[in-house]
Amino acid sequence: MSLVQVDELCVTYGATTALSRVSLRIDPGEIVTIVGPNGSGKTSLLRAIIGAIKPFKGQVSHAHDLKIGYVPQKLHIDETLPITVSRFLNLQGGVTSTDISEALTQAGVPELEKAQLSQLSGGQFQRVLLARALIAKPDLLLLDEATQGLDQRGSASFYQQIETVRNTTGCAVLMISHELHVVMSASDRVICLNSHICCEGTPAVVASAPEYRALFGSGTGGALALYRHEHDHGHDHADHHHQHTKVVE
Ligand SMILES: Nc1ncnc2c1ncn2[C@@H]1O[C@H](COP(=O)(O)OP(=O)(O)OP(=O)(O)O)[C@@H](O)[C@H]1O
Repeated sequence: MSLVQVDELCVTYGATTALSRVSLRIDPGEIVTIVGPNGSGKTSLLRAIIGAIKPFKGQVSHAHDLKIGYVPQKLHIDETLPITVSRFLNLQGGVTSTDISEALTQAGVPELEKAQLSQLSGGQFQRVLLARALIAKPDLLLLDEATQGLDQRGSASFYQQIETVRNTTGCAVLMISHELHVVMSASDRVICLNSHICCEGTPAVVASAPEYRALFGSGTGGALALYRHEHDHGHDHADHHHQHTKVVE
């Protein structure tokens, strides 16, 4: 049974067609990445999946009692507001301190519980947002360009953490990224979107597909090279390898 099934989805804004006949499914425990140029409908797809926008045509169905955790691109907080990470994670109330430390551990930052939110680095802050999404123990984690503003090492290490989260909690992950070369080693499946689905498959298949290359240019050869490089060396020291791997983009 799929967690999410999207059938022939069309989304329009006035005369603009954002999504045209998009069909896909997300199964339990898989990591699916959506890549696509600006304006290709990636955010519209996520918003249709969480029910924030109504399809013009087609439909989105969820598994019964599906719990979704959402990690936004960014969250603007008032820097002058003195608030600790654990208080931030319990803003809505009803969250136990065990829930908080478990979520922070899953997000890879158990030491940040008492830290001031305004003093976190970009990468630490994104992990706190990840912890916030994990508190409800979601079946599906949605990430919308969650590493914007991080450098390539920061993004790579964040996506590695996502893979760890999937491995420890068993949740499925659907994420949007511009950076196929960074996310691909953490993805089981990649869907390339340009209003419609251009191509999909394993990261290696998508990176070498002519449809993908037509959208992202010939520099994507570097994506494939990096993907192979990482897989040759396993995931344990990906940070280290990212430092030494030249990405041709
Ligand atoms: N609220 C809206 N009103 C009108 N048009 C919209 C609205 N939201 C999105 N669009 C249009 O729909 C198309 C798809 O936008 P969407 O934000 O889904 O793409 P995206 O792939 O997420 O883009 P980006 O990578 O730039 O974030 C674009 O042409 C955009 O201008």
